[in-house]
Amino acid sequence: MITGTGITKTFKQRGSVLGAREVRALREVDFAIEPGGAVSFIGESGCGKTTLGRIIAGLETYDSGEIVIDGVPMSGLGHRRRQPHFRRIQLIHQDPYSALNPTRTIHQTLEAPLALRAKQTGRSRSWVDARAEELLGLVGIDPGYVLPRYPHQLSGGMRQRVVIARALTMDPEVLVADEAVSMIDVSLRLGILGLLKDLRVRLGVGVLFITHDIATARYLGDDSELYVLYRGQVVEHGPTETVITRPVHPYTQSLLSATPVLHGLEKPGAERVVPTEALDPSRTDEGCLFAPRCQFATQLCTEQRPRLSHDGTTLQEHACFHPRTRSVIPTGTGTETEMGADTLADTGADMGARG
Ligand SMILES: Nc1ncnc2c1ncn2[C@@H]1O[C@H](COP(=O)(O)OP(=O)(O)OP(=O)(O)O)[C@@H](O)[C@H]1O
Repeated sequence: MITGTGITKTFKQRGSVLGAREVRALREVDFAIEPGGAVSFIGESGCGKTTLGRIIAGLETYDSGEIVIDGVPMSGLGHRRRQPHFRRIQLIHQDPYSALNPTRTIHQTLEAPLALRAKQTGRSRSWVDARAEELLGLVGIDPGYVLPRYPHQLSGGMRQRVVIARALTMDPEVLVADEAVSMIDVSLRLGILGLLKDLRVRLGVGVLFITHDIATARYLGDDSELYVLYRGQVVEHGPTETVITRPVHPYTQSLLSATPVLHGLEKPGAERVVPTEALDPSRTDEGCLFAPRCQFATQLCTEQRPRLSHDGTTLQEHACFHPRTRSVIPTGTGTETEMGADTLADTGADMGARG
C-alpha cells in the first residue's frame, strides 16, 4: 500500500521580469493506493498532476508531507535506501517516442533492467531472455517480431506496450501512467487502457492514472477512486463512478460540463456549470482557490479555504463550503458524428478550461 499525507511542493520559476516567482504545484495532497488498486488524478493543465506522479515514483522531491510505501516512511531514508522502495513504483511516460532509447533494440532495452534484476535475485542469464519474451507476451506483442527491432520501426501503440513491459521488469507494485494514452493514435488508446486493466487483474499491479480526460479515468474500472486536483489541491475525491455521476464540487461539475458526448447520449435536464473567469496569473491565494471562477461563490469562499473532508451527506470527500449534487453529464455538443467503440476513449474533453 502506498500513501501520501500532506504532500506539498513549491517550484521557484526564474526568468520573469518580476524576478523569481513561486508556484505552489501541490498543496497538502493526501492519497492512498491499495495493493492492486486503481486511482486516477484528473485536472486541467498545470494543476500539478505530473509533479505528483513524479513524486510518487521517487523522481521529484517534495517540501513537506510523507510518503509511506508498504509501511515504510520515505522521509527518514537517504537516497540510496529509498531507491528499492521507489523501484516498486514505475512511471510510464506519456511519450513512448522519447521514453525509449532510439539507438537500442527492444532486446537491449529490456535486457539492461532484467540483467540487474537477475543479479539482485540470483537468477541466471537464460532467465533474462525468457523473462523478456514473457513480458512482451504479457503486454500483447510478439517477441519474435519486436525484440530485434529499434523503436522507430514500431507503431506508437507497440512502443507504449514496450514501455509498459520495461516498467514490468522491476516487478512493480504500482504503475504510474502519466497521460499514457494521450500521444497515441485514437484507435489504439482503448487497447492500452484495456492492457492496464488486464495487468491489474493478471498481475495484481496497482494503477495510478494521471489524465486530463475524464473519459479515460472512468474506463479504469468500477472499483477505482478518483481525485480531482485544482491548482495543486484535491477538491473532490471518492469512488470514480460517484464523483462522475454525482459530483458535488463546482470545479468537478465544470470539468464534466465541458465533456463532449456522443450524439444521442445527452442526459435530459442536465445542468451546465461553467467557470465564470479565466485563470489570472496574478490570481490570489486567499480563500477557496476556485472561488474567482465559481458561479456559486459567496463571501465566505473568498475569505476562507475549505479543506477536503466528508460532510456525511455524500460518499465522496469535497473541499467546498456550498456542495450540491448536480447532474451535469453530459450536456452534449450537438455533434452529429457517429463514432465507433474504438474512439470512445477519446471523447473526453480537453478539460483545460483556462478561458
Ligand atoms: N521543474 C519545474 N520548475 C518550475 N516550475 C515547474 C516545474 N515543474 C512544474 N512546474 C510548475 O508547477 C505547476 C504544476 O505543473 P505540472 O506539470 O505538475 O502540472 P500538470 O497538471 O501535469 O500539467 P500538464 O497537464 O500541462 O502537464 C505548473 O505551474 C508548472 O509550470
